Amino acid sequence: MSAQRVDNREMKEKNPWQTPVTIIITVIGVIAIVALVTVAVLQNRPLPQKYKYGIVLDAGSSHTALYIYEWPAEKDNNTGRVEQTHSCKVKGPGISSYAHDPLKAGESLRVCMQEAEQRVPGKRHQETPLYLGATAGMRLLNIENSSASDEVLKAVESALQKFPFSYQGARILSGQEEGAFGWVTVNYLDDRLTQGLDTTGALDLGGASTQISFVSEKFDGSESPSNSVTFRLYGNDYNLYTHSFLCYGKDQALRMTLAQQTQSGQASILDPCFNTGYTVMKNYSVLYDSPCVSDRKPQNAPATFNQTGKGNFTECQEVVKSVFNFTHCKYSQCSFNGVFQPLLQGPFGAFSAYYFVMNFLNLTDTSIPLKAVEDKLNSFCSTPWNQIKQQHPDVKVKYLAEYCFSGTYILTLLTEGYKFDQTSYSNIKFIKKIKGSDAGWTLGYMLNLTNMIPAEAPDSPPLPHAGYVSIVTIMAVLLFILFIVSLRPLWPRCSKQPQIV
Ligand SMILES: Nc1nc2c(ncn2[C@@H]2O[C@H](COP(=O)(O)OP(=O)(O)O)[C@@H](O)[C@H]2O)c(=O)[nH]1
Repeated sequence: MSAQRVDNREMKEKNPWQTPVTIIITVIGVIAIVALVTVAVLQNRPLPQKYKYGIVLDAGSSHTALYIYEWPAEKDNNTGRVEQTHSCKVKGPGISSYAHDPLKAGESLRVCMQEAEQRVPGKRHQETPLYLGATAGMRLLNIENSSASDEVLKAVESALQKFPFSYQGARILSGQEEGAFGWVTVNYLDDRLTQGLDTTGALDLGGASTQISFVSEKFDGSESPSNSVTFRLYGNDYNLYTHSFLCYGKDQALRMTLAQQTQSGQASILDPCFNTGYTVMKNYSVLYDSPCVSDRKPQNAPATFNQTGKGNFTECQEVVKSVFNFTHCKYSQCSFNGVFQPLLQGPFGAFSAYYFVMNFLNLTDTSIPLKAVEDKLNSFCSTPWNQIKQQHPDVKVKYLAEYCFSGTYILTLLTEGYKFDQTSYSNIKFIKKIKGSDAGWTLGYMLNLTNMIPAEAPDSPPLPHAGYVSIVTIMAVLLFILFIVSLRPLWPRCSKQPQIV
C-alpha cells in the first residue's frame, strides 16, 4: 500500500506537464492568444454606421419626382454603395407646364421638399447636396420661349433655396447627358462598373424624349462624334454611344400621330390607336402647342375635333411608322431621322414608360416571339373601350386610353426605329427599379456631380473586417498548436504507463 503511494508521487514529480515552468508558459501562451484575438476583434469592430445624403429632383415633362440617396459616410469614394432611400412624386404637371405662372412651379415642389426635410436627419441637412435637373419638357419650352423657361428655372431655384439643404443649382440637361447618366445609373446599380464587366445598354422613354445608350465594339465615336461620350470609371475606359430623340417621348409621339391624322383640319378623326367606343373632344390649339408639331398646324381648322377610337393595331402601326423618317442616312447605318446608330450590342435595360406600358400589357417577358407581342397588342387594341374600363377600374383613364397607342409605339420604336430583331429584342429587360433604386438619369447625375465615381479604381483594404478577424483567429490557433507541438519532447511517452524512474 505505502510502496504504491511512493511510486505515484514519483510519477507525478516526473510528469513534465506539471512542472511549474510548463504551466506558466501554457497560461501565458493562452492569455497572449486570447489578448491578440480580442484586440483584433475590438480594433476592427465596425463603428456605428453614419450616412450621407443627396437629393435630386427630376423635373420631367409630365411630372417632377424627388429622390433621396444615402450612402455610408466613410464610403464617399468607394464602390456601389449609394442607394435610393425615398422618392416623392410631385402633385401636378411638369414644371414646363407652369410657363404662364412660374411661381406655381416653385410652389408645387413644397410638399416633396418638406418630406425630404423629414427624411434626411436634421444634422445632415446643411451638407446634403440638392440638385434639380430638367429634361425634355423644359428643352421644348426653351426652344419655344427661352425667357419663359428661364423664369420657370428662376422660380424653382428660389423655392429650393428656402430649404436647409446645400442647393447646387437647377438646370436643363442635354439629351446626351440624360442618356449617358441613365446608362451610368443602370450599370452602377448592377455593379458592372466597379468590376469592369460588360455593360448593359439603357433605353429610356419619357414623355417628351427618348434615349438610347450603349457600348458597341463597332463604335469608336469617329463616325458621329456628337453621339459619343467617353468615360474613365474605376480604371476602365468606356466609349458610349448615346442619342436622345426630342419629340419621340410617348406624349409628344402621340401628338405627332394626331398631327399626322389631322393634317387637313377635320372636325373628327377615326383613330386606329384608340379602342372602339372611346371618344373625346380635343382642342386644335392645345394639340399643336408644341414645337414638335407647331409647324404643321392646319390652316382654317375648327377650334376642336372629335377623336373616336377605331381599335386597329395594324393601321395604328402604319400611322405610328409615319412619324419616323427612314429615307435619308449619310452614315454607314442609321436608326431613323438620319441619326447614326452603330450595331446594337446588348443586353439592354428599358425603363420609365417602357416599363409602365409593357408591364400593364403583360409584355415584360421578352423571350416570347415578336409575333406574339403583335398578337397581344392586336387583341388589346381591338377590345372595346367599355370592356377595357370594366377590366381595369383602378387604372387612371388617361393612361388606360393610351395603352393601345403606347404599346404600338414602343414596339415600332424598338423594331423599326432602333432595329431590334427577335434575338436582340430578347436581350431587353423591362425594368422599373434595380436593387430598390429607380432606373433613370438621376442617380448617375448625382454620382457624377459629387465625384462619387472615381476615374481610377480606389485602393481597397487588403481584407474586409470579417476576413481580417478570421485570419487572426486562425493564426492564433495555429500558433497555439505549434507551441504545444514544440513541447513534444516534454510529452509523456505513454499516457497509460506511469513513467517510473
Ligand atoms: N401608364 C403609366 N404611365 C405613366 C406612369 N407614370 C408616368 N407615366 C407616363 O410615362 C411617360 C414617361 O413618364 P416619365 O418617365 O415620368 O417622363 P418625363 O415626365 O418626361 O420625365 C409619360 O407619358 C407619363 O405620362 C404610370 O404610372 N403609368
